[in-house]
Amino acid sequence: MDGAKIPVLVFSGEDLDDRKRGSESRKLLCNKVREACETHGCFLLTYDKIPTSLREDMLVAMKALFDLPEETKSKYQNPKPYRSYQGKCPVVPLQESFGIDDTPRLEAAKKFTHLMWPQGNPAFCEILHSMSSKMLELNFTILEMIFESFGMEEKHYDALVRESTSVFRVMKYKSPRREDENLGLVAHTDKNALTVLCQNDVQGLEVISKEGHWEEVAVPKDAFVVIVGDALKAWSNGRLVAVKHRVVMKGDKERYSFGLFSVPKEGAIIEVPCQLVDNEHPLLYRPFKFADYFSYFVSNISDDALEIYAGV
Ligand SMILES: O=C(O)CCC(=O)C(=O)O
Ligand SMILES: [Fe+2]
Repeated sequence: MDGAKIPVLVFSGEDLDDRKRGSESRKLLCNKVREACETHGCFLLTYDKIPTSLREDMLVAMKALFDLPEETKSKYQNPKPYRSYQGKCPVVPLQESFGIDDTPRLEAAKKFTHLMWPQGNPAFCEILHSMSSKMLELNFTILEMIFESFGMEEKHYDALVRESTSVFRVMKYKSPRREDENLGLVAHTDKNALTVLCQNDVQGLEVISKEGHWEEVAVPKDAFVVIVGDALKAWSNGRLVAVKHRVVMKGDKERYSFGLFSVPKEGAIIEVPCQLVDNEHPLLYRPFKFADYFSYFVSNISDDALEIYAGV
């Protein structure tokens, strides 16, 4: 199997300075982001505003979370899909995960921490809150760069940025006992707008190429992986690719990853801006409520859910 040629972009604090909006270097960077999302549906990113020490703290904190007794972890139940604690799921037996809503809001981070550590664990709460806040900010920054590159005015930011909330997912993958049981996470596209992921030094992420081959993504140490989801693909009239990805485990080390998913809020409508429709790009998706699409997906899990639900 070949490694994927996923672009590696570098954001320095300076490029992101608001005063740089409209500058040539900022335009170039926004175009690189858009091109990566058009060609690959994902990119790798080094970003100096999230300290390496915080990433390391997060990985240590997650290990402590997954080391809690099964009965404590199972207390985290959330009626929304893909949130509750999942372990020993027959479809993904190597994976354990939590999906926590709105952790950049301190109260939400506190509530989750209290459920897991009723005696208190302020250090965990602080790391969870701080990391997810920084990753949400990065997520929105990337979305804004994409809009800027398409020449969109700010009003188009509504459904994907202003009316957006977030889910922070933390994941642990066991090493496989047998080579034919090495699937860590089944192939899928993310349904939300944009995902920013981070992992320990155990590789395993794979993306599908345009030709339909699975390719390993070699994530450099300290890099983030940015993935386009269905909501952003639909908004862009199909110009950005919601890349299919999966996790395949090898070797004898455990893999830990965490991701910040920006999710359009209940009621937010995804609508293709008229600037993205022309003769070469006929309208592909009708306006739809993101929450309705998500419910549709959950009850009719299919690779073509977006096309079936919102395709014109
Ligand atoms: O663990 C990873 O690197 C990928 C996780 C993922 O794709 C997801 O949670 O949607
Ligand atoms: Fe994913």
